[in-house]
Amino acid sequence: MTADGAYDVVVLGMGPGGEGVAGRLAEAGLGVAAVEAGLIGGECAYWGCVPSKMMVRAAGLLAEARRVPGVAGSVRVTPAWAPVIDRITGEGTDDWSDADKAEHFESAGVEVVRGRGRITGPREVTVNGRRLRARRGIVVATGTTPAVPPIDGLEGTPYWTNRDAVVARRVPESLIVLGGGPVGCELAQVFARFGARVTIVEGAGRLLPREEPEAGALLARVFAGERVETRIGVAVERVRHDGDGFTLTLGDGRTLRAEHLLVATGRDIDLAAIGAGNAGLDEKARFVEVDERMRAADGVWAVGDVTGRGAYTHVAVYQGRIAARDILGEGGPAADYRAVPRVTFTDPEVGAVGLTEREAREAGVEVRVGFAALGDSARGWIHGPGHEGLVKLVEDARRGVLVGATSSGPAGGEVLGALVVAVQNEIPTARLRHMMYAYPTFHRAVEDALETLDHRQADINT
Ligand SMILES: Cc1cc2nc3c(=O)[nH]c(=O)nc-3n(C[C@H](O)[C@H](O)[C@H](O)COP(=O)(O)OP(=O)(O)OC[C@H]3O[C@@H](n4cnc5c(N)ncnc54)[C@H](O)[C@@H]3O)c2cc1C
Ligand SMILES: NC(=O)c1ccc[n+]([C@@H]2O[C@H](COP(=O)([O-])OP(=O)(O)OC[C@H]3O[C@@H](n4cnc5c(N)ncnc54)[C@H](O)[C@@H]3O)[C@@H](O)[C@H]2O)c1
Repeated sequence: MTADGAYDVVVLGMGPGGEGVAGRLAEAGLGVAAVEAGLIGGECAYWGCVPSKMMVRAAGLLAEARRVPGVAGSVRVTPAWAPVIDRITGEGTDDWSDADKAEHFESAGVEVVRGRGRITGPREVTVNGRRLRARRGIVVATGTTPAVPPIDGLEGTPYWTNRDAVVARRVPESLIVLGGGPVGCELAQVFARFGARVTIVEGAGRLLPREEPEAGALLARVFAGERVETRIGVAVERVRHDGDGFTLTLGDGRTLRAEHLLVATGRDIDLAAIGAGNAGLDEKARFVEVDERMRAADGVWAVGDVTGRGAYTHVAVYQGRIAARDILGEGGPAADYRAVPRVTFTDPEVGAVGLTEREAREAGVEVRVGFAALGDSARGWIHGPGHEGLVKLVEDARRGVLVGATSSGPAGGEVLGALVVAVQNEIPTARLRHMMYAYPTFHRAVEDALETLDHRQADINT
């Protein structure tokens, strides 16, 4: 706190976005109050990335063990859920305690204020009746909450969101997953690999509808092989819960029944609840609109999911660094979203960067696509079971640079790294062609896909 009883900056919300800003500003000597209603670390650390990826890792080990027959002998696989939850509870989340993080921030000079904050005026946040004034301004980093669709009968039933799924003490016998986005796909595969009978119901025309159609089709194929049922392009009209389980009535008149229902249909942001209007922001907007320095209004910056520029931890952290630099008057590069990477941690992983083919066409780009199936590559063939995957490249043919790419496979997220560098730095595809790709890696499929750039015209309606 400064001498006049005010802070320099009040950070509202301490997920990955808020944490980064608060830490950097305190390190630079500013007086920072960090307001957190839940746990420092936010959704990612306690109910999102970290626990879900621990589940994914465990499920992946089971899947690999099941691939041993025919390749390396035999193993007996007996899944057990207890070690997964024990690891999440202990190593993963410290039993959902952020005491260490709070201590870390306090010792770095940040004042941690517990409670739900509300913006009550320009440069003012009120928490439990206490008014915190911010001389330079407020950083809004309040993230999202699970979106629950208004389906007849759903409200009031004991459905799960991601928050319940990552604390489940046992694997249900059967599970319906509503929503085939990243949360739905990752968790559906996890629970199926641990023995649940899983059905995904996705309203749009394919799984992962924001990604390339080939990626969604690939996942649907792999899921079918793992006995994960997918109902695509179908609406849910009614939900009933009778004590033993859920019954869903679908738009086509069929019914589905399962012990549990996981709602994974996206995320909500409630700007009115944080008093955004009192800082000059539009409370009815879907997101907080920010410029390339994360400025939202006079004395207001926003970072992370709340800005709607990609609900990923790395986006929140990236924006947090830019906001901190701006507040400190340090300048530096502005935000650039041409190469936002995203990875869905299914098996195969689905990594993607930049524009999809359809997005590029809609943006008026003269598109050429390149494509390679991982199974056809030397490494895919050597790898054997579990080699499903693909590389798809989207080239701006006029400029001869990639504007988007998808890499799916056992290491799809890792292979993506090279493609992110290419898209971000507009490396000419001619140069990408004239370089070496180690044999026999999965990333050699990028070279194969580059070779098809001239020849293949994908059907954008696939
Ligand atoms: C199941 C799941 C898996 C995910 N996996 C990945 C992944 O693998 N990789 C990836 O990059 N992203 C992943 N994400 C997305 C990632 O979790 C988010 O993008 C990230 O947490 C956003 O950070 P944030 O700081 O914007 O918000 P959050 O993490 O949501 O943090 C916001 C914080 O603000 C606090 N808050 C809200 N309102 C107030 C208030 N009024 N007063 C005080 N505090 C308040 C909240 O309590 C919370 O702690 C996943 C998400 C989910 C749900
Ligand atoms: N690996 C990762 O980086 C990772 C993992 C999980 C989540 N996330 C982030 O978290 C955010 C939330 O993930 P998500 O999967 O919940 O949201 P999402 O918006 O990406 O996907 C939700 C899905 O639910 C479908 N849907 C919506 N309403 C429906 C309904 N009534 N019936 C059937 N289907 C319906 C949508 O068509 C969509 O496919 C995402 O934006 C993602 O960026 C990232």
